[in-house]
Amino acid sequence: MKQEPAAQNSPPASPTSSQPLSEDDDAQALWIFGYGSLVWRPDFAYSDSRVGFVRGYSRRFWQGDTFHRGSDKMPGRVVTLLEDREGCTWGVAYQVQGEQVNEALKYLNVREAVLGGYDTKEVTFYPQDTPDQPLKALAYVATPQNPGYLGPAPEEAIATQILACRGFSGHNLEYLLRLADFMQLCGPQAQDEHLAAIVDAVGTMLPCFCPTEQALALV
Ligand SMILES: N[C@@H](CCC(=O)N[C@@H](CS)C(=O)NCC(=O)O)C(=O)O
Repeated sequence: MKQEPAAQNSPPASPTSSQPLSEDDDAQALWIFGYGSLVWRPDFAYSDSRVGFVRGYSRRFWQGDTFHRGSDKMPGRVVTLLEDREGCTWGVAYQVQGEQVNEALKYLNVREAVLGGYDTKEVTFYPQDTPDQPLKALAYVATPQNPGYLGPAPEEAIATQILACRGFSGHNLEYLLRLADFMQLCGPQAQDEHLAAIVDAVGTMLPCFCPTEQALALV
């Protein structure tokens, strides 16, 4: 896998990273770990960000989504974290400080919890550049107890569902490909076999599913 220059590994520029912060902003500081749509569309103001990983979890397209990338009739599939002692999931941690903390939590509560069925969980995040200096971070995880949870399915079936679904945030295929693109930028040390198998299955099915120009119009 092509190693991108470090500069290209950085996630989207913070919309307000130059925002002056008061001296007590350190007192209120929080890291938020994103491993799905949050890696390319955080949509909240943050002060810093790091590419890195969490250990003990694997990412799985096992959460149904009837708002952002699907509908009630055709729920899409988005990712959650599965506890897995051998697992490692790459993503982006965003630091929010001062007023950013409440603003981010209020926004994510609606986007992730109310609309997405996710709960919050504390995880240990290892920055790619300083894995010996791990950070405590908040992650949004969809557990099997939430009503939208779909659970495991063959990667080919997940690919078929992703190809067929779209919601208010766009096509489910865009969600898959943007996440795959992020993982490509993380470099050869970042592997996600589940994600790669779904992307491969989509690539096999896409020509049969619709002609190229229609496929490009999906994303
Ligand atoms: N919690 C994960 C997954 C988040 C996620 O993908 N949530 C969906 C809610 S169902 C979302 O926000 N989708 C917005 C989009 O698809 O653009 C993360 O940290 O990235």
